[in-house]
Amino acid sequence: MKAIVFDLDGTLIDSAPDIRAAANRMLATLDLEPLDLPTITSFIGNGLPKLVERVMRTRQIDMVRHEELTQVTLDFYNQASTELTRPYPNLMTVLETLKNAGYAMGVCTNKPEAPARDILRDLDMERFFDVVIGGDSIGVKKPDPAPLYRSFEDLGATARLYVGDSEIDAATAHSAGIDFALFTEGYRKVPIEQLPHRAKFADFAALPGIAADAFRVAAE
Ligand SMILES: O=C(O)COP(=O)(O)O
Ligand SMILES: [Mg+2]
Repeated sequence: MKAIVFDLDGTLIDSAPDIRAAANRMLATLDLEPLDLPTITSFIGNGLPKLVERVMRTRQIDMVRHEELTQVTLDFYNQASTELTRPYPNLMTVLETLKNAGYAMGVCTNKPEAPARDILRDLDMERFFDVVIGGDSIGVKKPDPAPLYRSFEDLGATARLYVGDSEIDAATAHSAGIDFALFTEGYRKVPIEQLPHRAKFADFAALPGIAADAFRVAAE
């Protein structure tokens, strides 16, 4: 089975505005000033607990409150995770194309699994993905390769391609020894050249060609 696994935040969806709203609602409960979108976006990638820790540092909040404030932020996020969140251009038609081409597809994200599944359902993407592994699903997060291995294993993959937007995704794929396609329009913090990748694309319309090429080479 040829399988493609996707990262979620900054890859399938531009989710930073709703993550920002949840973090700012948490700050508002403490009468603290909100953070702007670029700042919040730069905090995305290592999962929600890490994002909340980074937010707390900007406002000198005592880390003894980390667990509590992570839960507060998650509660706000669960209430409104698709108000402002949108799929990237051309994604939906390309997912349809890939599904029809017979690829098995899954999601491997550091976002907690419950909101990840809510978002996929709300944006009518759930039907494309047979597997969803979140940051809290198996006890470890990317860049540990275990969630990625598990995603492909659960899909019954014999040939594998991972698609993501960040240095964390590139590092995960690299240490897992899995081909990586970099979506360049997400939340990456370092130049493209610094990230190991087999292919890169700025428009999802390019992905079916990249996948066909990656799996053809793998089969040779
Ligand atoms: O939740 C995060 O921090 C990042 O999520 P991602 O792995 O889907 O990019
Ligand atoms: Mg991402």
